[in-house]
Amino acid sequence: MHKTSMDLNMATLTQCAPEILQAQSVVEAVLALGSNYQAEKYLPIARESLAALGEIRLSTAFQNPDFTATLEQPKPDYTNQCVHLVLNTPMSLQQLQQTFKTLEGNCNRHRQVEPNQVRRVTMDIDILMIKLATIENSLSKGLTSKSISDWIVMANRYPFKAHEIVGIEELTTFTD
Ligand SMILES: Nc1ncnc2c1ncn2[C@@H]1O[C@H](COP(=O)(O)OP(=O)(O)OP(=O)(O)O)[C@@H](O)[C@H]1O
Ligand SMILES: Nc1nc2c(c(=O)[nH]1)N=C(CO)CN2
Repeated sequence: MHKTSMDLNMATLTQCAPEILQAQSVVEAVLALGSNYQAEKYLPIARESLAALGEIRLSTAFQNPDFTATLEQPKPDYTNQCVHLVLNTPMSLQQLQQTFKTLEGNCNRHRQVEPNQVRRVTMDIDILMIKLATIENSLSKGLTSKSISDWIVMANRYPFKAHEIVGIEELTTFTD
């Protein structure tokens, strides 16, 4: 059995606000998919669209209670799945966010809801962590082993939710 790792070292994780990363070139991302409406239909559509952008690896999809549900306001369960995406073509974080918004739209997601109405989320794609392209300069060219940029955690998604941690851990180490 061979163990491979996604190269995630919790000790070296850097947190960063997405606003200041908008123009940065992203090469890899860990995503959290969530659906509380017809997940069996929309998760495969989202996975297929993501696979067209690059190489993907998937965590197990789990059904979880909505973490915003209360006894007074019950809400439908979510099905969640994490995805490790290595992009075929690097793109800016801004482009990536726009791309995922379009994919959510392709999954028939509508954002307008009546007040107090429980949201039907056909597909939510959240970026949990990204890896940036390393810029080769005269200093890095001289290095024998090129340093690979570490994972950057989206500060607005941190701390991760329990279901996200399960997915990330599954993607971090896997056997083949
Ligand atoms: N880490 C991130 N992942 C995905 N989108 C992000 C992230 N950080 C900022 N954004 C921006 O936030 C917006 C997400 O809007 P969206 O309507 O999906 O929010 P929401 O679904 O209501 O929030 P949540 O996903 O927290 O429930 C997008 O415009 C996107 O550009
Ligand atoms: N279990 C779970 N609960 C949620 C989720 C989600 O993805 N999973 N997403 C929400 C809004 O985006 C609200 N609540």
